[in-house]
Amino acid sequence: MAARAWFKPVVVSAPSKLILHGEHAVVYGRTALAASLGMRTHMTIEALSERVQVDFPDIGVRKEWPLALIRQKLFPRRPPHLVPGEVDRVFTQVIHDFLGVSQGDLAHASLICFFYLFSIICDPGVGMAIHVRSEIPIGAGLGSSAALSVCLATGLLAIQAEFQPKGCDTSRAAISDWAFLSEKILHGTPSGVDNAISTFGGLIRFAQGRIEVQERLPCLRILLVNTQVSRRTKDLVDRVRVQHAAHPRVIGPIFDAISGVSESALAILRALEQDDTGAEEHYGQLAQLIEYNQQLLRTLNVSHASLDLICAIALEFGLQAKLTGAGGGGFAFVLLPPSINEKSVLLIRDRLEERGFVCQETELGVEGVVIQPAQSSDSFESQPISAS
Ligand SMILES: Nc1ncnc2c1ncn2[C@@H]1O[C@H](COP(=O)(O)OP(=O)(O)OP(=O)(O)O)[C@@H](O)[C@H]1O
Ligand SMILES: C[C@@](O)(CCO)CC(=O)[O-]
Ligand SMILES: [Mg+2]
Repeated sequence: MAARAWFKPVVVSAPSKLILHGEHAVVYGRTALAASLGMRTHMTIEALSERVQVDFPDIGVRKEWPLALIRQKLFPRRPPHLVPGEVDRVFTQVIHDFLGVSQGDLAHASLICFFYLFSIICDPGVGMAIHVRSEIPIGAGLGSSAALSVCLATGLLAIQAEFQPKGCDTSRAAISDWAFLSEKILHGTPSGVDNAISTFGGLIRFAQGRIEVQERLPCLRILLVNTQVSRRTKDLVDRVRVQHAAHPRVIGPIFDAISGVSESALAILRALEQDDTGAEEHYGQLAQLIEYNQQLLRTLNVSHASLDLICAIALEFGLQAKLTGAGGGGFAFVLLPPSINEKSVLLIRDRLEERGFVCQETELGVEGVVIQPAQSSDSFESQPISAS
């Protein structure tokens, strides 16, 4: 079948995420509570005659291939199933060979995700120039890989839907499933919480692949603290897996306790949202849960000296902090109760920044993935994405 030629430019953005509670335990089916964050990844895809050009400046990748070569080398080897499922490792090896890179090459992991999704979703292939730029720190626990995966899935599905309006599911549920496939290529065994929150936005309760979007989110104020220590999510997930395999009867109950923290925190957030008369007491309970969870994560050996120091500095101000995401460095967050005065916030920020950490406040519970009107095309209209 001949390759397709032209489509309207697609502009997509997807948010970062903050795991309030449940990281690691969620990989083993326990409950996580996650909110979307104000920093976003932006992607544009434009039609390009007979070529595929990929520009990922954040990781220093800019390359171009003839579409005919991709169709000849990759398309005959792609997995038969046209719905997202398990990663076909034979096909990822085919893509590695095509790109001439080794399996562990991190800079190329994003390219593998792109070609995997492109080969399956864009049938029978279309020339395109894809450009991705992110406000999200990469490899720091705020879901940069999920935002990339969600943008790729959304953009490629939107293009395919132009050619094949019936039979191409562009709902949020489908986007999250395709992005989950991409996350599996990057991580091995992700839980799916990161792609779910980046797709749906807001606040979600997530367990065993089930996404419960919470209709209302109380206005939580948190201080994000970047340790500036880089780490790879996959390595930390592997570290926990080794411990779980060695001591399932010890590590399993830690996962249960973390799950209990997520459920209790959600109950408190719901109570806060409905009635803020008992706000002080509720914030006290939320702070206690953050402390418990940080201790549990420390027991799982995913904290780091920098994260422990942030928690200690927060405690000097009577505040609680915990790591967020995979840990091992990356980000922590400090809960700022409504009773705190601005002078104390400035003081804690100064103390943290003196030690080399970078602090910021950003919005929580922002909109999930959006397809925006393309600036370069007058004819492109904003497209709503349905929930399921
Ligand atoms: N803007 C981007 N451009 C290209 N690739 C990206 C971009 N953002 C993320 N990636 C890919 O995601 C990888 C980082 O994923 P990783 O899961 O380790 O960190 P994270 O998603 O930032 O943190 P976490 O999963 O703990 O929330 C990078 O090595 C790169 O392959
Ligand atoms: C560490 C982890 O629980 C969260 C990473 O953001 C991994 C996952 O859920 O896939
Ligand atoms: Mg990630």
